[in-house]
Amino acid sequence: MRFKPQGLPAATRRERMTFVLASGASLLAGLLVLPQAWELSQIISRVFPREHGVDAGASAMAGLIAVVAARAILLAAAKGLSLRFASQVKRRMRREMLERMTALGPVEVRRHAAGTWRTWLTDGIDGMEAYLAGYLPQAAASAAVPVAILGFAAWEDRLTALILAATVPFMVLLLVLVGQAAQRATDQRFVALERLSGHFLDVVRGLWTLKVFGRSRAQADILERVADDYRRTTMQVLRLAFLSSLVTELFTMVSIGLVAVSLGIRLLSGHMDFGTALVLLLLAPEYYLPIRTAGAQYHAARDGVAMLERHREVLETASPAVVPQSARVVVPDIQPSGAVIEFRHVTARYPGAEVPALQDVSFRIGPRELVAIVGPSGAGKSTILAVLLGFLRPVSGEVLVEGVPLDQLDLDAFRARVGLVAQDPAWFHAALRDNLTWGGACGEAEMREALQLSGLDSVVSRLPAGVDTALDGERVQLSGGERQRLALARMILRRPAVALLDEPTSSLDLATERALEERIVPWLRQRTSLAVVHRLSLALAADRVLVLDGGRLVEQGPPDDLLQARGAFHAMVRRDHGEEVSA
Ligand SMILES: Nc1ncnc2c1ncn2[C@@H]1O[C@H](COP(=O)(O)OP(=O)(O)OP(=O)(O)O)[C@@H](O)[C@H]1O
Repeated sequence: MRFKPQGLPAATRRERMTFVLASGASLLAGLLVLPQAWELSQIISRVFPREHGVDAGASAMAGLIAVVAARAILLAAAKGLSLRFASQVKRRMRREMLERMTALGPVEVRRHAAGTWRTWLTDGIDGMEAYLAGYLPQAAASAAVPVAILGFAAWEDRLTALILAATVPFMVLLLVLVGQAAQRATDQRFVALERLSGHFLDVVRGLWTLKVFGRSRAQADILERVADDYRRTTMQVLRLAFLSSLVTELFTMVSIGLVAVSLGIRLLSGHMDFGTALVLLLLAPEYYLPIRTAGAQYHAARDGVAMLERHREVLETASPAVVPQSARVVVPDIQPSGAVIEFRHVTARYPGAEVPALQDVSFRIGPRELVAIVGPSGAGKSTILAVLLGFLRPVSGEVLVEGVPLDQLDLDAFRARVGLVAQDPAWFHAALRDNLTWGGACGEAEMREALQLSGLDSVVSRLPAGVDTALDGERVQLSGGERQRLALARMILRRPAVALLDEPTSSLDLATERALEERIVPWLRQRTSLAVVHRLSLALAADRVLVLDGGRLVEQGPPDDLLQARGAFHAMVRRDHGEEVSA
């Protein structure tokens, strides 16, 4: 069997303590089966031969009641403690996985489907209950009780001990064979569950695209196939579970039958007394019980082991994000007017990617400076933001904020001074106000200014309860452009020293975009602002432009200088304006 207490996922002292108590209670309850069988056999052997009379069994009866009561208490305690142990471990595992997810950052987390994370953090960890509360705390009892019974049998009657000892290896062998097949099947089932959850969430999210591209039927077919995989593997696991139950039940019956026949023959021939025969017969089923229980729990417990492996893998995944190099990190002294940010020969590669997304990129931005990053799709523009936020660690070169390398910087303190408008801004099923302030306090004048600057005011005026309208996804849904304005307003309310924008106006019509830029550019110029843009009007209004191509910085300078130089930027502007004219 694979599950041994050394695979114990207990990490804290409290968990170990609960586990030891649970195992101890279940071991004691298991061992008490010996006195229980003894007292019972005493009662029966004294009461039935009439010559002893009923009274002769009274003390044995009191003993039996005491033992049964003690066993019941111990079993209840073992159950309670085991459940407590399971909930302690599950709670810690969930916390560790969530903390690790945060430490790994968005670059690594996106390598798995969102649904897969959901499965791990909910059903996966919950599914460990059978392993943590059922399997592990009973492991000690499962090993010790048969040994104790075997020892007792050897003391009382060698032949019974021999039968008991000889049958177990066959039973264990059969269980191991079935168990190995079950291990494969349960692992496949766990992978099928991960795929099913991942796919399902992807389909829900991508329903629009799938419908328009006529792929919804095809995706439904894929989902059906994945669901069918899950059903098939589950049935396989269940078949194996039934098979192993059948094997153990049959084997137990035959073995107990053997013991009974050998005892009966000797009892009849007068070679054994009734009491000894009875106690051995009572103990025989208890001898096989832990092995049968272990076999029955194996399949449920295997899911727990699969989850334990995922948990370990996640905790051991090397983070692509910046990891602080020493315990003492520097809290940056960032003024409201911005920070000096410097990229020195930065080369960065995504995990698993062969080509670097950024190659030897160097630039410097200061306070009260608006810098635009332009370049073709896939040039590495968003990667600059990911590197600056510490989500992707450069393979060479360094990034400095106020002269401090990122890996020596208190990243949380730095990020607290950063405002971000992401490509696909996040929003939550909550009131618009909470989506803007994250539940924090905010004055009405401040709110009005942010709404006006971002252009969200025209949206808010149409909402039934204004800024207090709930974005519930049913009655009120924001369009892509409205979500971008929400993200802008959220950033403005944060009053960041460093503003990072990733295509902040890509979903807006040209007139709204121009009007917004006129309002927002002066605000951006009051701090350090770095804006990734596709449409070039914001780049033309910026102090400087960085032109990226294929991960390399091919040009940088004030837009007018770049236009005069007639290089890559000039070509882009010409193309852009041509498109506008023809549009
Ligand atoms: N998480 C990721 N894992 C692996 N490769 C990635 C990841 N994100 C981006 N890339 C790759 O890195 C390169 C640069 O991507 P990036 O998102 O920085 O481009 P971009 O210039 O912002 O593009 P766009 O204008 O289309 O948003 C691309 O080749 C892209 O395929």
